[in-house]
Order: sequence, then C-alpha cells, then structure tokens
Amino acid sequence: MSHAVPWPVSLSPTRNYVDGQFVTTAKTFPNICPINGVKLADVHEADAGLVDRAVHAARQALSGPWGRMSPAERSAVLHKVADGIERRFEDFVAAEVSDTGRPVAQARTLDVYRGVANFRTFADLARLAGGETFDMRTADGQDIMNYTVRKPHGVVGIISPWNLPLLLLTWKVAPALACGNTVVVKPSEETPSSATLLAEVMHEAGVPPGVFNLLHGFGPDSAGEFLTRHPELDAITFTGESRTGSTIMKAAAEGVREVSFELGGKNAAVVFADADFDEAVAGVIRSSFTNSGQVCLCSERVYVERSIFDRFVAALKEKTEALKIGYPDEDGVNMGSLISHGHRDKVLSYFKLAVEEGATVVTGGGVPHFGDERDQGAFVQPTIWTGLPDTARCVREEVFGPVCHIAPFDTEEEVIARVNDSPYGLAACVWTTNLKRAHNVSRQFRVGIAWVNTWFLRDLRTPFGGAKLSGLGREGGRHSLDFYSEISNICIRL
Ligand SMILES: O=C(O)C(=O)/C=C/C=C/O
Repeated sequence: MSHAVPWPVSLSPTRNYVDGQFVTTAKTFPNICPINGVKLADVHEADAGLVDRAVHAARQALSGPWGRMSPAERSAVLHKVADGIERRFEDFVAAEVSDTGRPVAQARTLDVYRGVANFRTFADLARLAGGETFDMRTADGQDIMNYTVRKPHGVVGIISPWNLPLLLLTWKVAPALACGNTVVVKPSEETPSSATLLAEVMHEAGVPPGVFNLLHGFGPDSAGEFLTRHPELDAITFTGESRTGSTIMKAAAEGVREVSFELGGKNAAVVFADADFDEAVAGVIRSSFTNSGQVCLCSERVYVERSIFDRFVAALKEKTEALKIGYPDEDGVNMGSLISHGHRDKVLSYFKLAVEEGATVVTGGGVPHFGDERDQGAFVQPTIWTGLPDTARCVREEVFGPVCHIAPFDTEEEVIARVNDSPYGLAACVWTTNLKRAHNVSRQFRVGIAWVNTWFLRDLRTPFGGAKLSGLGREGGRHSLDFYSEISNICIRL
C-alpha cells in the first residue's frame, strides 16, 4: 500500500486559543509525523506574555456569563462540546493519527471515543452531584445543621501528555469545566493537533471567551513552565513523567496550589497456572503492546507461575511476532510507530541496556525494516525479555515502549512482594480463574488500580490515580468533582 507523504496532513493550523481568539505567534516549531518523519505543520509557540494573557482571560471569564451559570447550564454546554467532537469525529481521528502514528482503529475506539465520553460523563456527574448535610444536638442542647456547597477553585492549569492526547486532555478539561472552573491548557509539543481541534469545537459550541484557553510550547523555559509558575493559577493538574511531576509540584508549592498528578508506572501482569491460558496470553499482548507500549498502565513486568512459564513465553513470542506493525490505516494493523525519534532513541537505549544486563531477547529488540518512507519514521519492534533479576534497571525503570520482561514465580506471597517491590504503584493486572485468589491477590497490590482477567477497562466513575511515584490524588467520578471543586461547609445554629 503506498501513501502520499505526509500521511495524512494535520487538519488545523496549530494556533493558540486565548480569550476566544485563535492566536499565531512569531516563533513556531515543527510538528513531525512519526510515521515517516515528515513535517505536518508549524506550531505557534506561546511566549510568557501570551501565557499571562491566557491566565488573565481565564480569571476574567469567572466573573462573566460562565461564572453565573448553574451546574445544569454548564452541563448543557459540555454536552454541546461532546456533540461537536462527535460531529468532527473523523477530523479528531486524523489529528490523533497524524501526530502519533497510532492505528486508526485505536484512535476511533479509544482516543476519540473517550474524548466524547469524558465530556458526557462529567457533564452529567456535575449536574446530578449533591452535597452533604449533617444534623446534630450539641452537649449543651443546641441544635445545629451543617451542609456543604461546591464552588470552583477558579483558574486551573492543565498540562497534558502525548501518549493519549485527546483522552487525557479531556479527562482533565471536562471535570474542571463541569465544576465551573476556567482552564488554561498546555498539550505536549508532540501532539498539538487534537487540542487545537478541541479549541475549534469549544469556539463553535459557544463556550464563552476565556473559559478554555490553549497554549502551545515546550516545558522548561517555555509555555509549560510559564504556566505552572504563574502566580494566578488556583490549581494544576498534570499527567506525564514522574520527574516532570516533581518539578511542577515545586512550582505549585508557591502559593500552595492544589495539584493532581498521574505519573509514571512500571506495572506488573501476574499470570497464575489456573488462568484461562489463551485469555491471559491475549491480555498480556494487549497490556504490553497497546499504543506501542506508550500507556502509563502498560505491563512492562510479567510474572508467570513456574509450571506454565515456558509454555507462556513460547505462546507470547508467537503472538508478538504475529502483530502487524505499519501504517495507521492498514487492514488489521496492531501497532504503529512510537511518538518521536527522540523517544525511540530512549526505548532503543533500553533495548541495548537489557542485553548488557544479561537479558535473553525472546523476540524483537530492534527496528523493523519496511523499505519505504516508514524507515524514516519512529518504529521499533515489539520486544520480550527474560532472564533478568528484579534488580535490573530494565525491570525497575519505565521504558514506555512495546516491551515486557517475563519472570517465573512459585507462590502468591512471593509474587505479591515482587510486584510491590517498585518505586511506582499505578496499575497491575492478575490472570486467574480462582475467585478467592483474584480478590486476595489484587487487593494486596500497592497500586491505584488492579484489573482481574482484563486490562484497561474503564468505568469513568471509579477513582483513578497512582500510589508512590505514580502520582498524587485520584480523579474519576466524584473524585474529580472533589479535586476540581472548593468545598465549603456551612454551619447553622437552629
Ligand atoms: O483511562 C483513563 O481515564 C486514563 O486516565 C488513562 C491514563 C493512561 C495513561 O497513560
């Protein structure tokens, strides 16, 4: 199949969006398509002055029509945004695919699908959420009543990552707006396109100027840092690497702003001998290689009960080598490129390190050869390692690529201790048909979310976030409403 270069072009000139206006700037940087290394568009970089204008516009909008809306009125606006994404569904698919190289099928069924779902879920949750009331009689006989009210924090800074651009951007924007805040968003410099489309949809949906502001740029000494350091932000929410999270946390400490972080992971998949074997193989293929392993929830550590270890490794090798790597719109494609050449260099450095640490490379470990423009892209082979000790860097550090290390284990106690022996604590999955074991093992993992006989199935009402270096706080359902609201308690003597 031959493809015009670049595949396909990005849909919107990637401009900033401040106070209801699309803004170009003198300084631009290229948006490179990771499928073939070709420039898709120039991205207009926001400078400190534009960041300042965006924060002030967001502040101003709080005392405008947006600030006077009821939860039900805000909910209606957010449903209109969801309608707008649905109306331009294929534009969003093309934007995500252009920026990331992912399969079209994934962009449709995961990324853009969740963009709509996030807005609809939080539009409804905010409209239907109530507060708390308490009645009591004091020791000296006074009757008092307490009730809570939710108010927006104010201006929320949102820094969103490149791995699931629209999903994670809307996972933050939707609840923040549903709770009456205004937002200033800085998407990753790697994935500006779907965020720019979202600004167009917000504009078309009549979201008042200043409610949603979009700034393009990098982190340090660019829009990301100018935003997180801005003294007039009331809260900051960030998804990305733990190291960056800690830098942002330091900036947020000035002025003691609320922070919510969803950071890195080194997640484990545990397969017991009593698991449904074929389901477990298919599940670990998904949890290791979805989105080219660029999901914070992916399993880079796999522990398999010793009695089925060799059979499982052979089966996973066979399924991995059957994965179709290629263009996003190829029939049956399973895996696309990584996000960039820079990230591919990082992943390849771990491929090299694994061999130095003594790993057996069961499959992969290099770069696929296509013999066409894709050789200028950022592809790597899905890779499986065995034979490393738990102390190896490749078993402790997040690679964030299509790779997993498989190790045998003998007992429940042993594998639980090994899973928990990590500075991270985001997610885990366990494969077993023993119901008692499923409950006992999954609840002993020190993680934010544990899946049993599945992976990355999401009910948006559930708490989502990580323990240890994997993050701070929980978002999802009422947890998002609690993070994006200032809750006041009113006490009345009756
Ligand atoms: O599914 C979600 O709501 C979510 O936050 C996923 C995060 C994945 C990060 O890489």
